[in-house]
Amino acid sequence: MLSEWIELSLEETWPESRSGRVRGGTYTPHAPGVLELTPSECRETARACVLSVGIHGNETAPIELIGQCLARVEAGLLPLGAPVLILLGNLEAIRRAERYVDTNLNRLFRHDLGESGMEPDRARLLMRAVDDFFARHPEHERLHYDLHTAIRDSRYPRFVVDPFAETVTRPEQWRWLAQAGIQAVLHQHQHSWTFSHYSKHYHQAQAFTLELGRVAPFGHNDLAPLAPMARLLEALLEGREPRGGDPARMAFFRVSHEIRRHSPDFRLCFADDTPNFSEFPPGTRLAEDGEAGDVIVEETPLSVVFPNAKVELGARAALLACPVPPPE
Ligand SMILES: O=C(O)CCC(=O)N[C@@H](CCC(=O)O)C(=O)O
Ligand SMILES: [Zn+2]
Repeated sequence: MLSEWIELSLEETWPESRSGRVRGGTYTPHAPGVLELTPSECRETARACVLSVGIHGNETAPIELIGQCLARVEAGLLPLGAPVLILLGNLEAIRRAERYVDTNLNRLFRHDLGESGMEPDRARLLMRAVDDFFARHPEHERLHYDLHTAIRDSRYPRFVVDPFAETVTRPEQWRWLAQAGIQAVLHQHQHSWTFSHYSKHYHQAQAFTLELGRVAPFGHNDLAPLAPMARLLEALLEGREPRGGDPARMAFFRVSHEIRRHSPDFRLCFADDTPNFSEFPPGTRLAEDGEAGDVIVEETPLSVVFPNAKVELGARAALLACPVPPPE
């Protein structure tokens, strides 16, 4: 039954009250796409883990990865040893295989959210699920991995965005991520109101947005390069201390500024298939934005991440980043 949770949540046929037993604990569905795994006994090394997928509906590899983990839990191959909250983000967008329906869910995770509509309502439900989960498990360090895939190719196919917040990232996170096959880290320079930012900013969690390759439809993902990431998720579910690797294997960048789209005439001046982290030298015109003017690289070369000219007016159309040394 547990291994069918994703499918049944999308069909909205999962019986809400249906909880059950698995090796080492129980599972409880709290709402459509909200599932809590509770161990009978927590290991000392357990974190309270939030694992979210499908915040963008067309990013299917992370959903398949979590599906594999749940199948292993159900088969008794992963004895539960930590409290884990599993979240399916934008259910309607997943059904439609689209990034979002009305607006980008991953910009709505803020306490003062005033908007109404499907995505704002879903953001409120997900925020409440995270608040309640962390409140139920105050004795554990908090962790949130929000799993995505990127629209385009990347010089580093697997990378994380480290949200801007006061909480300091613990050194073991870099070791775990390196061992899990992450190739680059992008430190954010300002509040971004994404889901991982929510848990870091409001709950002092260790939290990241993980980009795990490129967007593809269900059944067309190559999960082989994600095997080391699967091992990290399995360790977290079992409450074991994950294995660590060498953070020096990863490239580190910091966002220096972002390009926002102001006018309907906005266009990016480089090819659509330019990979993430492509570097542009000083003097390069990166964007034209009607009356708002052009964006030109100044003295330092800049690497472009998440360029997307088709975002809503006022939204982020690209991040511009510089390399930085690895954390001490
Ligand atoms: O490939 C793209 O252009 C977008 C991929 C994506 O959805 N990225 C996340 C990053 C969130 C963050 O900045 O932490 C997003 O744009 O929401
Ligand atoms: Zn995404």
